[in-house]
Amino acid sequence: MDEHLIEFSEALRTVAKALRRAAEGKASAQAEAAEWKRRYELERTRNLQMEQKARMAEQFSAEKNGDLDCERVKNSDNQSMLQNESNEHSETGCMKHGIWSHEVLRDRESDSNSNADRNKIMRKASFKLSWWCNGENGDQHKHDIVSFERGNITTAERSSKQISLKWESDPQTVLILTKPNSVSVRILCVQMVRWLRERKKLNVYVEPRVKVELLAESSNFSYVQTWKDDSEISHLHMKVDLVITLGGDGTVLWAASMFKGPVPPIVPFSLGSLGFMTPFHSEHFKDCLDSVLRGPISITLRHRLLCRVVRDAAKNEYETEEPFLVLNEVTIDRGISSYLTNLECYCDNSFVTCVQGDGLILSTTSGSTAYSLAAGGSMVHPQVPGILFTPICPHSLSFRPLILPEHVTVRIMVPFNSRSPAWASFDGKDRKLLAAGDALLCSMAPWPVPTACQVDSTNDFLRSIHDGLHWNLRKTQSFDGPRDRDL
Ligand SMILES: NC(=O)c1ccc[n+]([C@@H]2O[C@H](COP(=O)([O-])OP(=O)(O)OC[C@H]3O[C@@H](n4cnc5c(N)ncnc54)[C@H](O)[C@@H]3O)[C@@H](O)[C@H]2O)c1
Ligand SMILES: Nc1ncnc2c1ncn2[C@@H]1O[C@H](COP(=O)(O)OP(=O)(O)OP(=O)(O)O)[C@@H](O)[C@H]1O
Repeated sequence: MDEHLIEFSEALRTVAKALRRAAEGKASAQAEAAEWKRRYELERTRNLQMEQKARMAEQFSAEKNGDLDCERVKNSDNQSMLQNESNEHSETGCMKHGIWSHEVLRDRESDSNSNADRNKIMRKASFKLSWWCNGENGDQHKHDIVSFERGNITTAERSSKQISLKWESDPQTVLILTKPNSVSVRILCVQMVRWLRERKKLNVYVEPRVKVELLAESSNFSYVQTWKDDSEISHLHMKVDLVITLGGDGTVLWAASMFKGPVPPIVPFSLGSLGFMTPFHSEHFKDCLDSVLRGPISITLRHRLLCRVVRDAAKNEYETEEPFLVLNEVTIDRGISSYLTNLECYCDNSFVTCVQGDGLILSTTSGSTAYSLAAGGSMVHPQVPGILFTPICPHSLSFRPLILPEHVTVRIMVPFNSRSPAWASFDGKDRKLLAAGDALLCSMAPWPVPTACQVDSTNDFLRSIHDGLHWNLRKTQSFDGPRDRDL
C-alpha cells in the first residue's frame, strides 16, 4: 500500500513539473510575442512618421507648383502583409484642401528607409461640390464648368468663351439710336435708314426726336416707326432684332440703359472721339451691316451691374427704389460736399473696408477702361466676369483697388457718423442722394449687353486700348548702340 502511495505521489510530481514547464513555456512565448509586438509598433510608428514627412514634402512641392491635387498615390509592389486603416494621417495630408481620404498602410519587410510612398495606397472618399445661389444650393447649371468625377476637380469648360451669334431666321426689325446734336450722325442716319428699308427690306425704329428729324428731311420717311410714351420702351426688346448705335461710348451706354431686361445685339458705329465700345467704322456701314445681317458674328457679352438703393427708413432690403442697370459703373462720391466721404463697404456681409476719400467706383469690366481707369483701377478684358472696387482719391497710403468675383453682392452704406451725405450716379447719370443710414446694393445683373465685334472680343479690346489710350506706346529702341554680344 505504501509503495502504491509513493508511486502515485511521484506521478503527481511529474505531472506538476510538466504543467509548470508548460506554464513557463507559455509565459515565455507570451513575453516573446509582447516583445515582437512592441518592436512592430515601434517600426510602424516610425514608418508612419516617415510617410507623413514624405507626404508633407510632396504636398509642399505640389503647392509650390500651384498644384492643388493633394494626393499622390504610388502603388506598392509589395502586396502582402497586414492592412491598417489610418484616417488621421490622410486627414492631416489632405483636409487642408477639403478632400477626405482613407489610407491603407502595408507593413513592410524591407528596410524602413525605403521610399515611404512605395508602401501605401490611398483610397479617397467621394464628395460633391455644390454652388450657392442666393442662399440656396443650386449647382445644376455649373456642372458643365467644373467637373469632379471620381474626386478629381477639373475645369471642364471655360465660363467665358468667344461667343458667336448665328441667325436662325432673318432679322426683320432694326432700332437705330443716335447721338443728339451731331450733323455727321444725322447725315449718316438718313443714309442708313434708306439703305436698310430699300435694300434690306427691314422695319426701322428710331427715337421720337429722330423721327421728327427724318420727316423734316423728307416725308418719305413716314414708314419709320417710333414710340409715343416711355412705357412702350419696355416692350422694345420683343420687337427689335438688332440695335444700331451712331455715336460714341455714351450712345452705347444710352442704348443699354433703354433695356431694363434682355438686350438685343448692338452694332455700335464709331462717331465719337474715343470709341472703346464702338468698333465699326461708319464709312463702311453697308459692308458691316451686310455681314452682321448675314451672320455669324462674334459677340462680346458685356456684364452689367444691378444697383439698388435701400433707404434707412426701409423695413427690409427688398423695399428698394427702381433699380438701375449700369454697363460701366456706379459711382458713390461726395458730390458738392467738401468733406471726405465716409463709406462702409461690405461684400456678402463680410466687412471690406471703410472708404474715406472722394468716393468709390463699383465698375464692370467693360467700365474698367472708363472712370475706374482714371481712378487707378486695372484694365480688364470685358469678358472677365467681376466687379471692380476702385476708390477715388482715398486718403490712405495703403488703399489698392480690388477686383471681386461675379457672384458677390456689394453693400455700400453711409454711416450715421458721416459728416455729409454721399451721391450715387449710374453710368455718369441719374444722381441719387444717399443720406446717413442709406445703402447701395450692387450685384451682377442677369441681362448682359451683347455687342457685335469687328473681329472678336480680344482683338477689339486690344485694338481699343492701343488706338484709344495709346497703351504702352514707346518709340522702339534703335539697334545701333552697345549690345551684350557675349551672353
Ligand atoms: N475722370 C473720368 O475719367 C470720368 C469722369 C466722369 C465720368 N467718366 C465716364 O464717363 C462715362 C459716361 O460716358 P458719357 O459718354 O455718357 O459721358 P462723357 O460725354 O462725359 O464722356 C466720357 C468719356 O468716357 C469715355 N468712355 C465711356 N465709357 C467708356 C468705356 N467703357 N471705356 C472707355 N472709355 C469710355 C467716353 O468715350 C468719353 O470719352 C461714365 O460711365 C464714366 O465711366 C469718366
Ligand atoms: N440717343 C441719345 N439720347 C440722349 N442722349 C444721348 C443719346 N446718345 C448719346 N447720348 C448722350 O450724349 C453724350 C455724348 O454721347 P457719346 O459719348 O456717344 O458721344 P461723344 O462724346 O462724341 O463720344 P466720345 O465719348 O467717344 O467722345 C453722352 O452723355 C450720352 O449719354
